[in-house]
Amino acid sequence: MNKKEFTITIAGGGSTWTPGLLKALCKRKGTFPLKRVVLFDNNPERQEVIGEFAKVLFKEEYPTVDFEYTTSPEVAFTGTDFVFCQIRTGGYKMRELDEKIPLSLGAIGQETCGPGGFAYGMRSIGDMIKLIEEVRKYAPEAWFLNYTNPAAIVADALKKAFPNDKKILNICDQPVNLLRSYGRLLGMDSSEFEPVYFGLNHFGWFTNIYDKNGVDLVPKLKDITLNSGFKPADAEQRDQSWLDTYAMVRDMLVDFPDYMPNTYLQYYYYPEYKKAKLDPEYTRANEVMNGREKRVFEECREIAARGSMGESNVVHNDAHGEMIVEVAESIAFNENRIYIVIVQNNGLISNLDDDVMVEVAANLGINGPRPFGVGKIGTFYKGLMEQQFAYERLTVEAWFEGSYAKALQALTLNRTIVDAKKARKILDALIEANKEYWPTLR
Ligand SMILES: NC(=O)c1ccc[n+]([C@@H]2O[C@H](COP(=O)([O-])OP(=O)(O)OC[C@H]3O[C@@H](n4cnc5c(N)ncnc54)[C@H](O)[C@@H]3O)[C@@H](O)[C@H]2O)c1
Ligand SMILES: O=P(O)(O)OC[C@H]1O[C@H](O[C@H]2[C@H](O)[C@@H](O)[C@@H](O)O[C@@H]2CO)[C@H](O)[C@@H](O)[C@@H]1O
Ligand SMILES: [Mn+2]
Repeated sequence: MNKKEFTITIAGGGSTWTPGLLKALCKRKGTFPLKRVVLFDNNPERQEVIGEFAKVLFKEEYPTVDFEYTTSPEVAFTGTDFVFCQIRTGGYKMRELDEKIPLSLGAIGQETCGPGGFAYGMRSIGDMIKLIEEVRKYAPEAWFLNYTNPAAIVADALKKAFPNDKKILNICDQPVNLLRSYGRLLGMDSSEFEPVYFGLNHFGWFTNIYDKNGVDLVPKLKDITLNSGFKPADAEQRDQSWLDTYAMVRDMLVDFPDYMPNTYLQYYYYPEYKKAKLDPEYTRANEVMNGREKRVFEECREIAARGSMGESNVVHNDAHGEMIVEVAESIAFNENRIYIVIVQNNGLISNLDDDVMVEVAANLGINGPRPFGVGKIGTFYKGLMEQQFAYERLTVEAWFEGSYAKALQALTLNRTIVDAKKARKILDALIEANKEYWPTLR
């Protein structure tokens, strides 16, 4: 029997990640057959460049796909089976401010952590809610796979706005990327690993990673990391700032040797040290605008003008695109593969509140995630997670209630700030910079 053919819509079609994602869709045509692919974006110029590239890609690699790009929600979402969501409200220009404003006031400047993540979250929530309302108007049954950041805050806000929607799944690629990195260090295929993981998004730990014979690989990974350091699976393609980030895994293991940490924990364990290492005049946003964004758009323009793919270096498969497509495939065909996803706790971590949005491993099938329980976690991890989740929840409440008081509480609780006077200064500066995007805080 022929497999069903699916329709995919990519919201944020003009994203720098879209070419890699489209390439992954082409690569998996044998296992995940597609009828139609649509790009949707609210920036027509940006999307046109990627859309014209996609026409060439599909003509060469997947000619049976009916492809189009649009700014119309009706065209984008009617009849779709999966929405892959990767929007960035405010673009890289606002990411740059998220990173630079806190740094100028003595705190970490980062896309998803600390005050930068707070500012980005306060911009993302409104657009995400509007987008899902549009999706549900035209595609009530579609799966909505979200990886728009900051995923922790977005996930909590979406749970509040759409409490009964069982087809919204929030997911991050960093755990998969770490698993691939472990695979490279061990000389093994990471797709065979069975991970045990707990935490919040960009704030978690691998406690065990079993191979197919049930052997836990974490002790060996710790040894290798402590003796020889740590680097990403795709180290050759990484900018220096990411290599520095991965190298910090060794420092984290020296101080807290229980588990393999998510790279983002470096900002919370070492806020002073990391702040001193970041250049307030040239942050990751500058590196991306001058690097990935430039390369992707230049190459897409060249391919569209030439009308053929040729030798394409930039538009390659990466962990990110492949993971999203494999996740959709696992849902579509009820394959129940294991992914690390963001879900409501509901007892998974037994000594944490039920309504915390945690990140844990789950089987992923046609009815969504069936997450694995983790049991009781240690006091250090519980303390860190509760403080961080309180910050995330207060951020969401600040947005819904337009509350300055809650915003100030959120930033004061964040480990990258701590001091309430510093939190107030940063908040006031971020309010000024985000006038166009945030609700009014009173
Ligand atoms: N969770 C993860 O693991 C993960 C990994 C990679 C990227 N991301 C996220 O994916 C998103 C895209 O990242 P990027 O670096 O490619 O950014 P980008 O700015 O290149 O792409 C975002 C696109 O979204 C569009 N957009 C913005 N608001 C929109 C709206 N309301 N409706 C429709 N389109 C809209 C923009 O015009 C832009 O083309 C970001 O949120 C990023 O944080 C998440
Ligand atoms: O600074 P950026 O824009 O390069 O990346 C920010 C994102 O970083 C993580 O994603 C990694 C991903 O894990 C890896 O597989 C590969 O595709 O690169 C990405 C970026 O380096 C993170 O998980 C995302 O949430 C961030 O948006
Ligand atoms: Mn992520």
